[in-house]
Amino acid sequence: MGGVNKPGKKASKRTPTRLKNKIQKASAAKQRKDRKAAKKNPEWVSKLKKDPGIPNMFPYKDRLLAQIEEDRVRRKEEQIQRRAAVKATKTGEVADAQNTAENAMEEDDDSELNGSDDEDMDDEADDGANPLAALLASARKAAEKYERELQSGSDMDDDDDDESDDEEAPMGVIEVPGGSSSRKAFDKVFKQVVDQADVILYVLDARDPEGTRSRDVERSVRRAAGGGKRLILILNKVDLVPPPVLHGWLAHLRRDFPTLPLRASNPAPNAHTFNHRDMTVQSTSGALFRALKTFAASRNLKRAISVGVIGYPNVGKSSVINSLMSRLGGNRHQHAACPAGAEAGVTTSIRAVKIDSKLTLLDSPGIVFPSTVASGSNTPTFVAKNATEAHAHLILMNAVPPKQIDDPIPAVTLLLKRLSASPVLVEKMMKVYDLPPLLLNPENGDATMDFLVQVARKRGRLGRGGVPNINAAAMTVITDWRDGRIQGWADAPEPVADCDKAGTDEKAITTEWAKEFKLEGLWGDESAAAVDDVEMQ
Ligand SMILES: Nc1nc2c(ncn2[C@@H]2O[C@H](COP(=O)(O)OP(=O)(O)OP(=O)(O)O)[C@@H](O)[C@H]2O)c(=O)[nH]1
Repeated sequence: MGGVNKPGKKASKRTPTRLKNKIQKASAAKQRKDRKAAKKNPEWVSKLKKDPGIPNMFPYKDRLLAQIEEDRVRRKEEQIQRRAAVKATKTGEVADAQNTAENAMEEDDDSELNGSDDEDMDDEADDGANPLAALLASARKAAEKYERELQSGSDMDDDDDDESDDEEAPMGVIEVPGGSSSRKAFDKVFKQVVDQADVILYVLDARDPEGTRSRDVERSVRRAAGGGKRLILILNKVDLVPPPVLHGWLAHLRRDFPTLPLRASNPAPNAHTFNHRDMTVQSTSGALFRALKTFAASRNLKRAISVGVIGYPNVGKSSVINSLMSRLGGNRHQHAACPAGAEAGVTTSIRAVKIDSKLTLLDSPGIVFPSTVASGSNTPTFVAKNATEAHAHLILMNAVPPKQIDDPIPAVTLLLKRLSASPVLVEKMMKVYDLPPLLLNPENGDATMDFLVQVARKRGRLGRGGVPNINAAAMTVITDWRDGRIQGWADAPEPVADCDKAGTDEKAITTEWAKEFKLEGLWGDESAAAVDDVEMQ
């Protein structure tokens, strides 16, 4: 190459040794580099099972997995039937369709065992060689057991000795985030709070009071201790709903139980709040505190009255306790207040705090878990169509800690679906992200991806090369929903329509109990009538 040929002599076609060595060296270096990259590259992991996104804390994860698996098998069978039908139509051998389907199924099984099907990793191989088959079998068993328990309604009450006591088993339909052990722990705290308390504050989220309420819980409290316990509904986070909505709910709930509006804590930064005249954290918690003191004084017992707080995850139970404790003045700092947090599942154990000789506060709230299961005795406001929607519902109820949300997208779909019932709320949500109007399809929520791509761009949730990170955008939306930056609420049922539904029992309860707490004249009616509908932010 670089040599100088003698005049008249042809240049050699032989590759010079120097170039040969250079090529060999480059090739070896490339191979080394590829080997190194292959070691680092986790592509081989992608053959592993994709987690369907159900948190370990979720109750009956097994049951959901079994449902998912059933869906998968059904879908696969349908696909095979379809393929067979197409094949049969093409060849005109309709009679052979069945055989073709069977063959296709066998082929499919083979390909899965060979690892050629990424999506469906586990197959219910009869040979037992596949460990996932055993897992599925156990999931099915667990699901069947759950169904049986559901029928008998005995699963929440069985942590102690009274399994046979049907009266005391109202919680059979309540689903609890957490495996069976954590569920038992939560149930135990809940039961302790109800057992020990004379007065139970049942905290509801003002944005969706019926959605965060369980009639079974109310019945069980009313029945407990021969009807000697008192239950007050606390309508918390009133700052997140407009005054007319609050007014409607107060009127509605008071048909069943005495109800007090509350702002237990200040809103999260940038939350959209409404100005309810005189309803500050200080004043509302002061009213509640005075009501409890009045009740304690009226009972004139030798012992102190115990006050317990119960409610769904994230409705503000710990904040209610903290707001009451903050009234202890000097004593407050002697007690580490209840941990409160935007994430669900912050509270786990029980503690009693003496406020004075007449009043004790149980500072560990009892968590009531939302149900997505339709049942005779408990009528949830939302019945999920499938496991994905059930999980999405729990996410929107803030019952799933963010770290355990594997797939936030269905929750955004559900949120858009719900908000789409009110064009005003959709418009407000679009303003939060400064997005142009979005065409929502209330039927299938197929605007989700469009919406999330836009949110990702606006909020800088972008991956490599500026690709919108849809999951991160969805988590942003869920957090904004939880913290009240996205507005949304349920309206109270029309007063005229079910005005007479409250039985005489309920009316008597509300009147009598309200007297004991001297609730007449406290907020609600007058202030709600006089509130100015001014949005603060
Ligand atoms: N805007 C507003 N936010 C509130 C109010 N009360 C509580 N919050 C917020 O709601 C979130 C949940 O409050 P917590 O008191 O931890 O709720 P919890 O029911 O004890 O939650 P768990 O322990 O998960 O069951 C927190 O971010 C609070 O700041 C309120 O009156 N208004």
